[in-house]
Parts: sequence; C-alpha cells; structure tokens
Amino acid sequence: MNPLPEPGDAALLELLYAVPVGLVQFDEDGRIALINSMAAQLLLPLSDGARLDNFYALLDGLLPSLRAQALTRQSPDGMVCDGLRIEIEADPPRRPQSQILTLAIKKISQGRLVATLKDISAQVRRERQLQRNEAWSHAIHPGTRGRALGGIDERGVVVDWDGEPTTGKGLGHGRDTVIGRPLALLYADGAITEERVLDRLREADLNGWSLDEGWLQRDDGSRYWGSVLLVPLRLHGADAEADADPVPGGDPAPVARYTLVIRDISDQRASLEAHRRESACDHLTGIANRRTFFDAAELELLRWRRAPRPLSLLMIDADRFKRINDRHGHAAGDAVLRHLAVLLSLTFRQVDVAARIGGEEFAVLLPSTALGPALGVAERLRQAVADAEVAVDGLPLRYTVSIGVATMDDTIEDIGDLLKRADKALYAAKAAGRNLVMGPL
Ligand SMILES: Nc1nc2c(ncn2[C@@H]2O[C@H](COP(=O)(O)OP(=O)(O)OP(=O)(O)O)[C@@H](O)[C@H]2O)c(=O)[nH]1
Repeated sequence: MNPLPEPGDAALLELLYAVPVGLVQFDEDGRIALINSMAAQLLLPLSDGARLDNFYALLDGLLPSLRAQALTRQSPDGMVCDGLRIEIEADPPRRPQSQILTLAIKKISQGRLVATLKDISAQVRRERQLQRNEAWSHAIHPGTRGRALGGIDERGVVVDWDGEPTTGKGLGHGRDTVIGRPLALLYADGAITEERVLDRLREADLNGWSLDEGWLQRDDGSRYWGSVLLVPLRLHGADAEADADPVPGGDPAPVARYTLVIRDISDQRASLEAHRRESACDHLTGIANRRTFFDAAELELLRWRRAPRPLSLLMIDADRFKRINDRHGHAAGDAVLRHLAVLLSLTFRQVDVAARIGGEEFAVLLPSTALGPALGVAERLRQAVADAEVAVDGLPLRYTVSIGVATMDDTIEDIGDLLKRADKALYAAKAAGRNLVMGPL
C-alpha cells in the first residue's frame, strides 16, 4: 500500500475518491485527515448521524481494542491488521440486511495510518448460500453408506431416532441404545464436548442450520467419519400449543427441537480431507496452519462471549532451535518440527486446535479446559518431547520445548490478548532456563 498523497495533489486525490475501495487516512488518535467517498458510504451506518471525523470513535462499538492494537501491535512492515471482518447488524427499514466489511490498517509513517475497507456482504451471502445448499444436498443424498434421521432436544439429548431409513443401511445404533443419550456420546472419544454440542445448537438457531464432520462411533466401538447436520424445528399450530402447555401433573415428554441428520461419509473422507488439507494445513508438518488457528480461535472467543466457560491456550516453542539448524542442518530442523507436530497430534483431543503458527512456534487452543488441566497436559507434552529421540541420518537427536499457558477471563478482549499472555509465560519459561512449563504471571 503506497502512502496517500498530500491533500494538495488534486489529480491523484480525484482518483482515490473514485476507487471502489474505501480509503481512510488518520493519525494516531484516529483523527481523519482524508476519507474517500466509498469509505464514507461504508462508515456512515456507524456514525449515528455524527460527523465522520474520528476513525476509532466510529468503530469503537464493534472493535473497542483497535486503538490499542494500532499503538502496540504492528508487524515489521507496519500492518496493524489485515482481513479483519466487521459485521454491521441489519437495521430495517434503513438497512434490511447485515453488512460485512473487511478492514486492513497499515501505518505508513509516524502519525499516519491508512485503512482500506471493502464491502464483502454479497460474497459472504453467496458463500453461506452455497454452504447451505451443500449441507442440504449432503444430508439428503442417498450415498452408499449409512444414514440416520433423528431429533434432539435443547439439551443436546437424542429424543428420536430412525437409524435404518429406506436405504436399509443404519449407523450401527439401535433406537434403544441411542434415545436418551447426549449427542456428544455418538462421537468417538474426545471428538466433541457436550458444551460444543450446545454451541452448535446456538449456531443452528442463529443461522438456520449447523453442519460439521468428525469421527463418530458405532455401538460396537468401531469408528466412522460422519457428517452431522442440525436444523432447528420451528413448532407451529398444535405442536407449539402442546409444547407450551405440558400435561398437568406428568413429566412432559421430551420434545425434539432440532432435526438431526447423520451420514456415514467415510468413503468421501479421503477426497474431502485432501481438499481441506490443501488450504487449512501447514505444508511442512501437516497440522493446522496459522490461518486455521486464528479462524478457530475467533470462533471459540465468540462462543466464549455467548456462554463463558473454561478456555485455555498453550504457546509451544522449540528450545535453541537455531542451534539445531546450525549444527545438524535445516533438514534436521525440519524433522524436529515434524516430530513435534506428531507429538502434538498424539497428545491433544480432536476438539483441541493444535497449529504451527510460526517457524518453530506452535499454539494449541483447549476448549472446555481450565488452567489446572491445561498446565497438566502441557507438562505431559514437555515430558514426552524431552524423553523422545528424533532419528536424523540414522543418529538420535534430542530436543526440548518451552511452553507458556494462559486461560481466558473477562479482562481478555480478543485472541491477541490471550496470545500475548501465553507468550509472556513462554518467555518467562525461556528466561528461567527452558524445557519448562509456565502459567500466567
Ligand atoms: N529447519 C527450520 N528452521 C526454521 C523454520 N522456521 C524457522 N526456523 C529457524 O528457527 C530458528 C529460531 O531461532 P530463534 O528465534 O533465535 O530461537 P531459538 O534458537 O529457538 O532460541 P530460543 O527460542 O531462545 O530457545 C531460526 O534460526 C529460524 O531460521 C523451518 O521451517 N525449518
């Protein structure tokens, strides 16, 4: 991004006013020096009739930590943020639909920052529609394997089950073993938590549906890769009345609030997985990449805001990694990183998000995990690394890691804050001699 021209440069200014991207130049206090017409149009819904004179004030309701972030967090090339999504809620009749913008901010010189804003509402709506279509075709496509249709209540408990529909291929669960069981127990061990099921119900309420994939388990203990679609049931007429007025004196029968469609998609997993890996995984180690981590972390934080519950983060950094590269070569360093990624995959649950977020730096987000258990699992990982040997050119190589642990609380505003805390603990572990786990300071 080049610096914006001084307000005297008439021809260039004219061009800037005409570009279909919002551009705003402002100073460190947010005072706007220049704003083109597209930016003015995009920011107007946030101004509440006031003048568009301070950039941070306009975004304060949606991004309260933006000012602090601009002061404290910039990448070496001056980027404060890139691709940050802003959702402006619908406000009928003036704005019948919500509006989604992306924001990038770059500091271009002392006291001069430039923001670019793009309206991606149409694109996001198209993507959501496509996902929705895909979800539905997924759910109803006959396929070659098992499929089950059921109902679950607002606690995430299965209250209805038809596991052997017309295809005659069930999912290895009988009605009697499934009804009354929490949906989480149909998944393989560690694949989902009961809290995550409740999150999905809330997401289904908000979006009209929720679809995900994961390892599920049959009654005989064998696993299959399944897609699980949840759709809220809108109760009408007699059903709604019956539900509002349960039988006097008796326990009301559990009511299905969501339709549940489970499909065994084991045969599609290989191609779906290859596609997912391409965009979501780190090429060297095969675990989640930085982008996947931040997407997952934003979602977890959103869930935390809707329903606070334990959430912890580990930052893991290989010790004296430069020395490993220098002594044994870059290929040995790469082998160590791949080895560490394997240990991460073995140590954490499927519901945890383990990712390589930098050169020799890894992060793991642990939903539904308080500080004590997070410290415990971090210590287990540290020990497993310290005990292991990596074979490099037939010779055993040992290495260690330092780990910083942080946990979510209501003073934390965004994922950046949580990472900063875990980072602080990590640096304390390094300073205290390495091969250590440190919690919040
Ligand atoms: N082999 C390999 N090395 C990498 C990769 N990414 C980053 N590095 C190296 O990782 C090293 C990190 O070194 P430093 O940040 O100085 O840290 P350190 O040597 O691990 O020291 P401490 O963190 O203080 O224990 C640098 O030499 C990078 O070149 C990679 O993908 N493969």
